[in-house]
Amino acid sequence: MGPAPHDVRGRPPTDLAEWEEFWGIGGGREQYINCTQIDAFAPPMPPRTQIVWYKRDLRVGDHRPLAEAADRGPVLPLYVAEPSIAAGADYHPRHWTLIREALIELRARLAKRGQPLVVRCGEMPEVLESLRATAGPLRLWAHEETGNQRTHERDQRVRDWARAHEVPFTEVPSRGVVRGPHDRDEWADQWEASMDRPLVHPPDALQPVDSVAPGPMPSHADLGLRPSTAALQQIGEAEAHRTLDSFLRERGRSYRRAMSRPGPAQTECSRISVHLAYGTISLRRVVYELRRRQEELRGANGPDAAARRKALSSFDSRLHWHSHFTQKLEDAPRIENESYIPAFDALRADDWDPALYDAWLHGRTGFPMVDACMRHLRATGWLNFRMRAMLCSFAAYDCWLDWRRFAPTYGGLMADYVPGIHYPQVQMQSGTTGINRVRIYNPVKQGKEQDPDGTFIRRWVPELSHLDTTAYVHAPWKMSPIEQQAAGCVIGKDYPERVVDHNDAYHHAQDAIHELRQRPEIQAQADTVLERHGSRA
Ligand SMILES: Cc1cc2nc3c(=O)[nH]c(=O)nc-3n(C[C@H](O)[C@H](O)[C@H](O)COP(=O)(O)OP(=O)(O)OC[C@H]3O[C@@H](n4cnc5c(N)ncnc54)[C@H](O)[C@@H]3O)c2cc1C
Repeated sequence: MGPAPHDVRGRPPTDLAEWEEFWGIGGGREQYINCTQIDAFAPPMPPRTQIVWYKRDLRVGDHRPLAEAADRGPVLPLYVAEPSIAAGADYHPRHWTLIREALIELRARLAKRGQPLVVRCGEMPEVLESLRATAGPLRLWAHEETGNQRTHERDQRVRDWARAHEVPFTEVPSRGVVRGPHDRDEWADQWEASMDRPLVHPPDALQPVDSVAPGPMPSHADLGLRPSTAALQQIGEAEAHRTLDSFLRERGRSYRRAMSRPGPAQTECSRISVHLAYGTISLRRVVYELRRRQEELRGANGPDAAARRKALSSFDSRLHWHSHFTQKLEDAPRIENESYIPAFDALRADDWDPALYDAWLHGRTGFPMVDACMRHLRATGWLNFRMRAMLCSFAAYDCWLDWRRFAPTYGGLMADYVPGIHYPQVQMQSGTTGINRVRIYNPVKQGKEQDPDGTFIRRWVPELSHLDTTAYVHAPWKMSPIEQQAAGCVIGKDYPERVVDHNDAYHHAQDAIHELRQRPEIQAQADTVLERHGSRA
């Protein structure tokens, strides 16, 4: 048992007021405090109901707020389905399908420990207000969330409510993201340190709060959403562990080769993103399991072990990227709505073409690889990295659409939507960061390289499934009228004409962005972006 905590008085706090002062309550966001120190002796304070506010952390394992709460008194684990958040342009019915599935499992896991998950549909401060009436004095715990503007503002409202009602509220850092002022040069070391800290065991038992009913699980309609029809990945804590384990031990040997190909990537990539997005597994747990596997493979000989070591090293980098990108939005929430370099907002501001947007969004551009990828994303909620980048490039460069207008809907299609990854990535693939190489994907070249025999395209663009000549699958407009008739695929009738000329669009985009980036004032701003957000690797 460690030494008892002492405040400036040189003795342990003795009453509620002194404890709250010791905890730093009332001064805005609290610092996380090591509870084993506090528990070194019994605090003489009335028991509070410990609310664990679940957001994107739908698990019991490696969940510090849950463990801290369980150490202190009766626990009320809470999820609030908020119509105001679900009304956002980036919130898709598929997100609620997944969250709901994860909540059902979480409720059962918590019930086994003595207190089921309490679920409410409503707005967070009002739900807290009604719980205060039934559950008595409260203490609130949550993980820090780097969300979109809506969740950011909601979090602020909850902090204000907690302060106004003297409800202690502790937000615990998560995903290796650092909140508040910090030195970018030290970020990577801080990330390693946070991943290295021991995992948190789930509490064996929870002291229940009998006065509060668990409540029904809200439906899509309760949130103002239509049901989702997408064929989504399964989600839940058990499934997260199964997915990770099968990637580390069975799948994933060809990860590096297959990750760019939309077909093979479906099984060769880890597919852990949806679990990280909703926190059915913690990033720390993924890193922990990865390191264990790397250790096992360290001494192993043979080509299989060598290939796996390489694959896991690439996976390792991507787990860093998860936090690296999220950190950008954490440090500059404005980049959800504004280009890193604001002057880039003017580039496409007046050029929104609704017909081009519609063609892109529904996979009817006349470019088979673009259409196949978009249709696949719409149907399943998942796409590999390169093809997400290509779709974004097509919208931003070929269709010259303003990323600020398509990014929310595009994010909504992704089952694993994480604002902290999504917005920085969209800006990177739209050429508005000022620091990254402008990469304009050629959709035909991508098709030939990443789907050489056209299997993926034929699967997702059935209009082209009867074409015997693979070259035509990638560029059906090359068929003569007679060949089109013979193949039952007349361009402009059975399959769309190309909505843009890629070469013209490429030169237009290159010139416009190059002209802007050459300006000295833009270069000075780019230096600032690099200093603030750039990787030090
Ligand atoms: C325009 C665009 C938008 C994107 N939006 C999202 C998003 O909303 N949510 C999301 O999780 N990923 C997003 N990505 C990144 C990437 O496409 C997905 O993380 C990946 O395809 C998920 O599949 P996986 O888990 O099998 O990936 P793996 O290749 O197995 O990677 C493992 C994990 O590493 C992280 N990761 C991988 N690539 C990246 C990357 N480039 N940047 C940051 N983290 C990465 C993810 O957490 C991923 O789950 C986006 C990429 C682009 C180009």
